[in-house]
Amino acid sequence: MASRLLPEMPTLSSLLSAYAWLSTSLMLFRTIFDQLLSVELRLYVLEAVRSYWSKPKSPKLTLVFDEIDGLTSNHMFDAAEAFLCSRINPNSKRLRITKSVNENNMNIKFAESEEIVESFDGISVTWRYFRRQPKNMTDGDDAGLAMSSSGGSRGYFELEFDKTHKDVIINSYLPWVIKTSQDLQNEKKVVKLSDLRSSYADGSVNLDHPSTFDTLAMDPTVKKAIIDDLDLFLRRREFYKKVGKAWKRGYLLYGPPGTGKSSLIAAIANYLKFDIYDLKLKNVPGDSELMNMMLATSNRSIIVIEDIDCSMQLPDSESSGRDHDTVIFLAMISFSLSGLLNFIDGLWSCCGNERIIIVTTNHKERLDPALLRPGRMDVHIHMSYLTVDGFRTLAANYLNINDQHSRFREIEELIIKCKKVTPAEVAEELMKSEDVDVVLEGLVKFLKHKKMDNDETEDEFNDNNED
Ligand SMILES: Nc1ncnc2c1ncn2[C@@H]1O[C@H](COP(=O)(O)OP(=O)(O)OP(=O)(O)O)[C@@H](O)[C@H]1O
Repeated sequence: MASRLLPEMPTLSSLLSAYAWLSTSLMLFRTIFDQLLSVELRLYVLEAVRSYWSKPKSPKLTLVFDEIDGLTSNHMFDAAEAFLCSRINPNSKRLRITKSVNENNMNIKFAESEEIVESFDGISVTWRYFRRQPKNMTDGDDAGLAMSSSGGSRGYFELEFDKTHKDVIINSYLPWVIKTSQDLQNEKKVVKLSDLRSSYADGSVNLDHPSTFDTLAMDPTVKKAIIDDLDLFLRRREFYKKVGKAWKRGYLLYGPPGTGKSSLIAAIANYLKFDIYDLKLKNVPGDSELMNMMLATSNRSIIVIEDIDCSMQLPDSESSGRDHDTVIFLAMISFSLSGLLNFIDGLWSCCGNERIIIVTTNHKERLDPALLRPGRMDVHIHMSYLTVDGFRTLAANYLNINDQHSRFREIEELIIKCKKVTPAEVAEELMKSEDVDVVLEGLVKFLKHKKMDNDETEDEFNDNNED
């Protein structure tokens, strides 16, 4: 029983016969090597074998990414940290957990004595994380300025790979690490809303507007065209450079109140993860102040001028007969249309990249054509009254009804007959109860009333015109 558990041992005779076979083979190889190869060739082979063994095997190169570079943080360290968060091995034994007050979620990070090995284009690279006391701390000196909160020690990453791949790692792998980290940070980014009312962005709050392209009730083809246009804009950094244009795009959103202009702005910001700067022209004392505000905004942002026709008295394109009050008002403000246009597409517009300017109005016809031309407002989007498709989107969002309901046909007919019912009005009705049948009953009543009101207004309008 015990002997069955022991591994089989080679016998003495089998060992002797293996030895005899090996020495015979070596002698045969030596004879062939000596007799068949010329002296030069033998020397060459011997030299090649010697240099192969004497050469150090694939020397390694280690790149170090310090958390702090001088007195500032090292962007490469941040990029590596964000990148490695996405590479954390499920078998890791130690992880760091961080969270700042403003963050909603915890960050799970790579900890000391952990190692991540990954392959890039067939090249194996190893990442390690360490911490060290800064020199001036160990010397008993004052800790200096840019110190991390963990008792003064600073982190750093090491990246190790075969030295022969140095160029690929520096020219391809590291740029890819930076790009991947930017994409990851972008996904987690919380969109901010700032009120631009002085030379500096005056504090900001998180934009918690839940509007997305999925929740927007609007014509699906228009929606798709907007998304495609935004995607194209983002992809075209090199194109804008090549044609010598500032990398920015202007959108004009026009339509009646309550058709979703503000919701569309929030949806665009949430889609692009761009911060929003709300520019209230009424609060801008003059052109130079406007330029200062512009300088305070960051790249990858949306500058919004809502209700531009109410914000400032733009010179009316058909205003030969401008009234006395308007003339006085125009004389009083130093802020001018040319200032605004310079801000949108003049030299000042180039002091930032990846900018979107969105202007909204309820009355497109009141705006000066100079403001509307391509290059200033590149895309004009009409936010229309509610359509049947739009109602389906609202019903799915508010009531969780994704297919047919017995009342839909009646409601859709009423929406078509009403002509002028806004998504905001219907959204309001859909929130009135948790009971779907009660809500739809109420909506039918509301639409019937609305239709009667609209018909009466139309009749009055026709009567007045006939008179
Ligand atoms: N197209 C839409 N899709 C989904 N919800 C909408 C839409 N339009 C309006 N709403 C709802 O109505 C509310 C008001 O709409 P919103 O402020 O976006 O309209 P607006 O066109 O900007 O109005 P205003 O011109 O008065 O500023 C939104 O919070 C949203 O709930």
